Amino acid sequence: MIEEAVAVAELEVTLGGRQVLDRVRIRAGSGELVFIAGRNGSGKSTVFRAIMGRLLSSGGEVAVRGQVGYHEQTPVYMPDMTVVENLRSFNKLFRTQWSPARMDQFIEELGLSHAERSNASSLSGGEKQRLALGITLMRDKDIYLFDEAESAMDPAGRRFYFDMLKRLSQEGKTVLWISHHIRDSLAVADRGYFMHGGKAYSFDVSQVRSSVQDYSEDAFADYCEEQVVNSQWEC
Ligand SMILES: Nc1ncnc2c1ncn2[C@@H]1O[C@H](COP(=O)(O)OP(=O)(O)OP(=O)(O)O)[C@@H](O)[C@H]1O
Repeated sequence: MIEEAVAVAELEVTLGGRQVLDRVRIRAGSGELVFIAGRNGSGKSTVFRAIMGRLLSSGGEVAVRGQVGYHEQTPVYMPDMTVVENLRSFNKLFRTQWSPARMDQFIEELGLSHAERSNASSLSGGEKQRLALGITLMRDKDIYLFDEAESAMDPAGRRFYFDMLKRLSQEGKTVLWISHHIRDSLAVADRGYFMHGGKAYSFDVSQVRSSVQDYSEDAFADYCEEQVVNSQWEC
């Protein structure tokens, strides 16, 4: 039996003949903010797909208490509808039951008021991510998995996104996210994992915050790999 938490996973995944996840242990408690870092191809998205039961070849165990909202790397929205039509349609579909006034306020919070009558397919990359984020947030879930939801957003969009993660946690939601924005992620995370060599190494965020000098992605990955090689972190 794996230990109890809101979300716990012990994952074994082989894809295309390669073991992508090798007894990866991920744990997230109630209201916790958990950051998953790692270089391209290290298996971060695979962790989320395995948790969601999307991989036929995956083994191991997943124990989740509560409903999970999975925000995939590719933004999800209706391309032929405007921003407002998208949000109204999902409001109906999810039975969110927001009033028109609440919806207007939400569109403003998302930074999409200027584009609310634009077709979703014509939005910029960052705007599409804001819309997709809005759609995910309309569903009330206990646990959220965000896969690079803010990768194309500008600094204002990222501020909104990371503030929103904190708000979700204050509401008691458990949040796990994958991001290549190291500084922003370390600023809000309670706990971190670094994916390397098919394993997830758990790290103490406050200790990392006080040791890391250079928050560029490469320098951070170099720092993490040094900790792994020197057996400073557990997996
Ligand atoms: N269906 C598949 N068949 C074969 N290999 C796969 C499949 N899906 C993923 N992989 C491989 O698994 C590895 C991990 O992929 P994953 O998408 O989890 O990486 P990631 O850490 O999320 O990377 P990124 O930062 O680029 O998003 C990659 O080498 C990828 O090529």
